[in-house]
Amino acid sequence: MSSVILAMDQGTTSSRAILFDRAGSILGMSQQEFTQHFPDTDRVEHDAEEIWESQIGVARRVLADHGLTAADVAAIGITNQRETTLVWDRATGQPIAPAIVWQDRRTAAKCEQLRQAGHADVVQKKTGLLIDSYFCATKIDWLLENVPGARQRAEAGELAFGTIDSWLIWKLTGGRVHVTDVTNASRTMLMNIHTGIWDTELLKIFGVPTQMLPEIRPSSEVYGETEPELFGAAIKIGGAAGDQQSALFGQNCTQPGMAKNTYGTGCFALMNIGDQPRTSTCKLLTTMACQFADQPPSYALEGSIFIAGAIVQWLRDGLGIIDSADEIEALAASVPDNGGVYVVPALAGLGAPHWDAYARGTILGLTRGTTKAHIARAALEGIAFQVADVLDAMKQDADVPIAELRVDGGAAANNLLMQFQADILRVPVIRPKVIETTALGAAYLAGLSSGFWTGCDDIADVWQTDRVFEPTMNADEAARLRTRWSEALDRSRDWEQHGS
Ligand SMILES: Nc1ncnc2c1ncn2[C@@H]1O[C@H](COP(=O)(O)OP(=O)(O)O)[C@@H](O)[C@H]1O
Ligand SMILES: O=P(O)(O)OC[C@H](O)CO
Repeated sequence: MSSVILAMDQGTTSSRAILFDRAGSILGMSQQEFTQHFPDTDRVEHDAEEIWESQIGVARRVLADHGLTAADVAAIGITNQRETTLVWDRATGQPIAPAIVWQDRRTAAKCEQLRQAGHADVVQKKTGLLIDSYFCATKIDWLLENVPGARQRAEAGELAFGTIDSWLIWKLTGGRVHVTDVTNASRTMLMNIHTGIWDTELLKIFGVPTQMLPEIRPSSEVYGETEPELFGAAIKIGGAAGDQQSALFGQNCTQPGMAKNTYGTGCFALMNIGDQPRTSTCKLLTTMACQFADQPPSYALEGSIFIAGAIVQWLRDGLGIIDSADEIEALAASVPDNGGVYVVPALAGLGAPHWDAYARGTILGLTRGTTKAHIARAALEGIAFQVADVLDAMKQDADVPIAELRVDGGAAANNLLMQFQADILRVPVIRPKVIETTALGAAYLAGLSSGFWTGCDDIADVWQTDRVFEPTMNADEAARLRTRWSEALDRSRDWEQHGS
């Protein structure tokens, strides 16, 4: 009998393969970083073949390391960096160009034109998204415009578009299956989130031929089987979801009002809002949550923050005041408070809910008494303040209180950051035992469709608390700090000269 689920977690900087047993515990993990290409200041690209090689490599390695074969794997679940856009030739399987990564801003001017042409409202109503180069639509258009002959070939049905889930499923099935799951489709800016299908009006606005699109499927469903030679025998592919929606599910946030925040390079806060999409009035995104076959869709509000753990990397690599990310906690804890210092981590502008591409990183309140410890502490606080701003917007949009925040991601290991987050949010912050919730979500999706787990009750038992951070700071002090943060944020805004 199969004993494990194999989760493939294809992230922005690395590919990981994680084995989960029936108790939802991690049996083993293999990880490989891959190359980031920055061909220009506003461009970020990945080599799709390198993504594939690294992903299949870690999957094979983790099985071999544990003496397991294909017969031991009940199903594969896929979770992926979202929005990263790839177009390949259906006949040869060759990408026509490098994948354009979600962080790539080459289509910013095109997005500005589309907003000026008055498309913002219809796009937000249909997709829940704000027109931005973050999403796939303008990236596909860019490829069709800039790769010679691509538009004609796409119109002739010779080319396929996919996000990374589609690409991996295509490769795993030897080019037999061209699908995407609904959570990934909801990040393309081409799917109508009310109907769950590609939208003709949007395809026209963005100039994307329907012939190149994958079929949209639920997140938990058997899409097909792997080519036998990849693992020695075929394995079912039992589900896929974008990494943030996968983490929402992995955190068991299955009821409206339940929210999670992932503290990685950036932060992605998502809140389940149930079966009705809501258009945000606070500049949040409305997105699809994981969907099961034969069940109605459910939705989430999302706030994407571009720089979070990355500010810690900058303190390490840019300023050299720490040698490794985990050193920041002890340094920050060596002072009792921020000493009046505020760090606004707007190194790449501000994402939700402020959306200011021209904001820049700012350090305020320096005195002769300021030390690197104050800056370290203020940097961690800057992460938490941004998350609090997003959660305030969520409460307002969804009109429900947030009872607790579930957390994951690399920087969630930082106890000082988690305590400060609870203090300023005024709600408990809960860190689960399995911090790899993104992969766990994908494992759940595949485990449920393949019968490895029988129902959501099984998986509710799997989720367990590691630590709860209760708010302990006095409420007046928390309010005072947030007011000062807002003032610091105002000073960071609109700094970069427009057009530069
Ligand atoms: N103890 C820590 N305190 C604060 N930040 C940390 C800590 N450990 C890791 N980080 C930050 O977390 C990020 C890595 O988290 P991870 O979830 O692996 O990110 P991603 O999936 O975006 O690559 C890095 O930006 C790193 O600086
Ligand atoms: O790969 P990550 O963890 O940085 O996540 C990237 C997000 O999916 C982008 O929307």
